[in-house]
Amino acid sequence: NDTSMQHRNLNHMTREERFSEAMRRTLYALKVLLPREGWTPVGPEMKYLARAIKEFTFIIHAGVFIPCIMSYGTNEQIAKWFPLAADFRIIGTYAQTELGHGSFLRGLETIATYDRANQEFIINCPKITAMKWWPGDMGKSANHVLLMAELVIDGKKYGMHGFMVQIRDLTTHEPLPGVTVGDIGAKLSFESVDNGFLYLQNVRIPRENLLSKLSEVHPDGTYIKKGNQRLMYGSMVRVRVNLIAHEIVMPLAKACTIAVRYSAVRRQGLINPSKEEVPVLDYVAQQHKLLPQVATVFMAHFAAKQLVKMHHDYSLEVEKGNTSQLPELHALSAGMKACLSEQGAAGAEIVRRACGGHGYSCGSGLPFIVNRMLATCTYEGENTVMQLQCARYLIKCADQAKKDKLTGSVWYLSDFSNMSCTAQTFGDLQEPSVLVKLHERRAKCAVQHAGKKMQNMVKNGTPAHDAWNMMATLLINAARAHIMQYVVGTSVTYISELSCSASLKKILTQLCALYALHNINSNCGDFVKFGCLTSAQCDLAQEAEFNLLKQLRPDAVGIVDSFDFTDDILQSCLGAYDGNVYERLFEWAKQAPMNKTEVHQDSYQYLQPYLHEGRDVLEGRGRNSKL
Ligand SMILES: CCCCCCCCCC/C=C\CCCCC/C=C/C(=O)SCCNC(=O)CCNC(=O)[C@H](O)C(C)(C)COP(=O)(O)OP(=O)(O)OC[C@H]1O[C@@H](n2cnc3c(N)ncnc32)[C@H](O)[C@@H]1OP(=O)(O)O
Ligand SMILES: Cc1cc2nc3c(=O)[nH]c(=O)nc-3n(C[C@H](O)[C@H](O)[C@H](O)COP(=O)(O)OP(=O)(O)OC[C@H]3O[C@@H](n4cnc5c(N)ncnc54)[C@H](O)[C@@H]3O)c2cc1C
Repeated sequence: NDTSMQHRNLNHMTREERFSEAMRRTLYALKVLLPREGWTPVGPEMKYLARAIKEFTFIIHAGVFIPCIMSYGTNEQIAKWFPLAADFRIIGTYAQTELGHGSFLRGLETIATYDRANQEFIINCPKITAMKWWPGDMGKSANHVLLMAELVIDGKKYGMHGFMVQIRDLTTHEPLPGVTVGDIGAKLSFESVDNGFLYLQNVRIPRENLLSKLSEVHPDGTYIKKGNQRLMYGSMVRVRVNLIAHEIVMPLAKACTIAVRYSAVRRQGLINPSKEEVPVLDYVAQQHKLLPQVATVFMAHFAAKQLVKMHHDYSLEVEKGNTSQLPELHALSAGMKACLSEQGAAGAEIVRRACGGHGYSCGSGLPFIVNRMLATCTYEGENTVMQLQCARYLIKCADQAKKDKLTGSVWYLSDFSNMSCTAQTFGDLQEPSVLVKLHERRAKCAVQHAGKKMQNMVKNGTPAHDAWNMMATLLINAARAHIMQYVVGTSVTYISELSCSASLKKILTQLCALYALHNINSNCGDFVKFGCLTSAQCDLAQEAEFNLLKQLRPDAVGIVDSFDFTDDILQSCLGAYDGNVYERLFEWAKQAPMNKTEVHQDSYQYLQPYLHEGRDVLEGRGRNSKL
């Protein structure tokens, strides 16, 4: 109810207005509304803030820069920089991606050369492709960057390391000497975020600014490794784990709230010619578009909770020096981020499109969500690259499964029990245990299929790297199958262990079955090809899905209401709680800047001569028509 927090209509603001309004609101929220003692920008409060603010600033500062200080800094460095960053007395970003490289980190070109005489690092972007490009909050907000650069000592390269680099004056906010920095311009979304470019030329930083938890450089230039260097990639794992809930589950939940509420209000056409127009939500085709996406919200939420727990447990182990869980966590987080962002972004577009013309209006609030979700398929690890990382781990595990009993998320690769499906009715296929087994079998077969294909190619003389490249599509499919079995399996377990009312558990079980069946029906080729289902059972799977749509239809609005988004955060004429769609759309349109005058003078000057000629002809004074 704090008017300082309420959103003005973002669509009727310029990009620069949105940039400064997001900063005002974010700082207001952090500085005024949150208890100052003890909170951190990566604490539990964030998920509540994220429900209250439509456009944040400082997501990278809070979601990446600060976690990196914790992950890569020594205790002294954390003690120095964390308090400043947590209180926004320094604003940072994570500067890794360059104009020429984003996915292939070993190709990054920014160099940090150690100057022994002065005990400093000299930072340089040797050519234009080395310029840092994309980091959020970097263009105009950040005064520090956590710069990922190639460490060079006496001409020898030591790989990518993290350096704290100040880029703007803390008094004037002007760029420091050797720093060229700015905004990269208009993007598909994130209008309020100043993704930036950063060109560094002979910028000197103290030796102490190398984040030295994992490695350090002594004053004489001696390089010391301290622990598993793979942890240098640890911040990306953490962000991939965190972003699922924040950037995939929550936006999809908002989109589903808007689309389901609108579909319950929008009447269009007849089902029974003798009856009145129906709410479009009564069309099974509409239910088939919307309800599986509602189910995805829940299943992705449950699976993300499990992944967050796994990351938390892993972090505790790393503190004890045990990094054995890292390979599985990397594979799972990379695969989950890629597959759920793919599903989520596609799902948001499906539900947007299900709202017809008004879904194409920014007044629906849906284009804002769809465009932002598209970014999740690219940032924090481009999806294809992440799926291949996941597949790399699966292929290794499949080989290991031939001799060892596997555990963890890949246990099913060493399950050689009979996994044939005996379902005779569509009810059998709504059973959670049957759905889990089907997904495990499909995933196991997909991984083995890709591995076998590559082995045969290598046996026939194809170099392993070429076999990998040629089978990439099968490997990506295997990664998707693995993640789907993980999401279905963890969701079934989570729901079964949930202490809640029987009626709620029934709905959640139905949603889980809908998610699994929608996935089966969308990929039935795999399920038949790998012998998981017969053609007749595929028909039953479709029947099972349609039956669940019918069962869930009466609760559809109640289910999305349970996401509990306020009208202010939805900013949607279609999804407002009162359902007054048409009055809201009309009011919203009238507020458009285009309508601040009845005649748009700038354009009228071009139209005027033609209009006056038309007037004269129609009033009998004008010359004959030119036609
Ligand atoms: C105040 C307001 C508050 C607002 C609210 C805050 C909310 C916060 C919550 C939301 C959080 C964030 C919001 C979204 C923000 C995101 C913004 C975007 C940021 C970015 O995009 S940062 C840049 C991201 N870039 C990447 O991800 C690059 C991807 N590329 C790579 O990771 C690597 O290049 C690679 C893995 C593709 C290849 O690396 P390479 O060294 O060549 O490795 P390989 O040869 O493939 O493999 C070598 C072995 O290393 C293993 N490996 C690889 N990566 C990892 C890893 N990350 N962890 C562990 N192990 C890894 C790999 O498996 C190989 O192992 P093996 O040899 O097989 O044993
Ligand atoms: C909104 C947004 C915010 C961002 N924020 C940040 C940030 O804060 N900090 C930061 O450092 N970066 C940030 N990034 C950059 C982001 O991390 C990179 O864009 C991302 O890692 C992809 O790298 P790239 O752009 O170089 O694409 P590329 O890697 O060049 O990918 C281009 C194409 O090549 C394909 N490809 C690449 N490698 C392979 C491979 N090995 N096998 C098969 N196909 C391959 C990809 O699948 C893709 O189709 C942001 C990007 C966006 C869009």
